[in-house]
Amino acid sequence: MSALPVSYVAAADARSRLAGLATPPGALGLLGETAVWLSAAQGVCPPRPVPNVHVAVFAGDHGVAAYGVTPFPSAVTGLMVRAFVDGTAGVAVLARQHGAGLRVVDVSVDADLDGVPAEISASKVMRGSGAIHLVDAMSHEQTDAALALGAQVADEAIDAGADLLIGGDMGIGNTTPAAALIGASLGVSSEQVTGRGTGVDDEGLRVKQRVVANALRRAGMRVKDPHDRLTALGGADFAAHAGYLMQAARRGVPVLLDGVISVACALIAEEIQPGSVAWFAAGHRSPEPAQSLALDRLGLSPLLDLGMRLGEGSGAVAAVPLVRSAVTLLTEVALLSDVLEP
Ligand SMILES: O=C(O)c1ccc[n+]([C@@H]2O[C@H](COP(=O)([O-])O)[C@@H](O)[C@H]2O)c1
Ligand SMILES: Cc1cc2nc[nH]c2cc1C
Repeated sequence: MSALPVSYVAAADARSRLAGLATPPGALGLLGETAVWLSAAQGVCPPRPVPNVHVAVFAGDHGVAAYGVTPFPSAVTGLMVRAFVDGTAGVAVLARQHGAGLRVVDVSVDADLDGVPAEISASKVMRGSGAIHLVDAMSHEQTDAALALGAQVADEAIDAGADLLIGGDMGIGNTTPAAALIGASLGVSSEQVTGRGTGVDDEGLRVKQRVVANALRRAGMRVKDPHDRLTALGGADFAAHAGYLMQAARRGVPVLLDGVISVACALIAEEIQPGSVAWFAAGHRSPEPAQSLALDRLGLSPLLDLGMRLGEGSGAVAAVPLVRSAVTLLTEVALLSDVLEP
């Protein structure tokens, strides 16, 4: 399967309309570029509004969390799943404000999620993924099952009418596999890709850098293949997230990327399925250094840079009003020719 091509005709129309607006050239900055991107994705200029935004949060635990890479215990992952369901987690609040649909998927949470609707865990791939500096995150079969689960989640959202998808993440410890995946994808060192995540102190950062370095060393040359990389260094939640992104690109639905986990998955998606990145825009910049490195590699500029490091898809949801402004601007701003010769 491959990514659908975006419409270069619609992109060219949008670029020419943007250049003809009653604004100085380039004055709309990234808002203008976002309108061109959406035109290319939708195959129409000006782009249609995006009323039906859908967020899927892929939740999973990571064995590495027990090795000093995060200040929080893995039990928080399952507790936060409840907060997504209750509508009180950060992304749930933002999604409600902006009229986005929200779904949480238990891909690989350690805990039994008593008291949450059974469908959230119905397709669970595994309990927590392996501690990546010691063992593979999962088996190839689990990677395949998770990729398929993510594709199914995208299909269900698209079949229900979603016109813009967002992938979110919840998983204590998951900034460690995200850093390892991006380090392996880009061939850069653990020092360059490792950040503080939820807020490790200096000693925690050193531990985390060592864990990422050991994971990269352990996986060795296998990381050259993106599927093997997910299996060795990622986790079932990452594979599901990557499968979701790839399916969006196959179905031709645009995606707003979030923080370091989402962008790590986007790198993998583009490698497994070249052309996917044309369907992606970057919602925000995370303070995690790996996210900026990965965005550079993908050629994406983030809409927001607020220092947000919540994950959950929250940075992307915060950028939804800007995507909507981009549509409205390219649709409603007058053409300079009409202003000069009324
Ligand atoms: O999105 C990001 O860039 C981001 C940066 C730092 C932390 N997070 C969130 O915090 C959790 C992982 O942080 P940590 O320190 O446990 O690896 C996970 O649930 C993420 O959603 C997310
Ligand atoms: C409370 C909490 C909420 C989160 N949301 C995403 N990652 C998180 C990590 C913690 C610790």
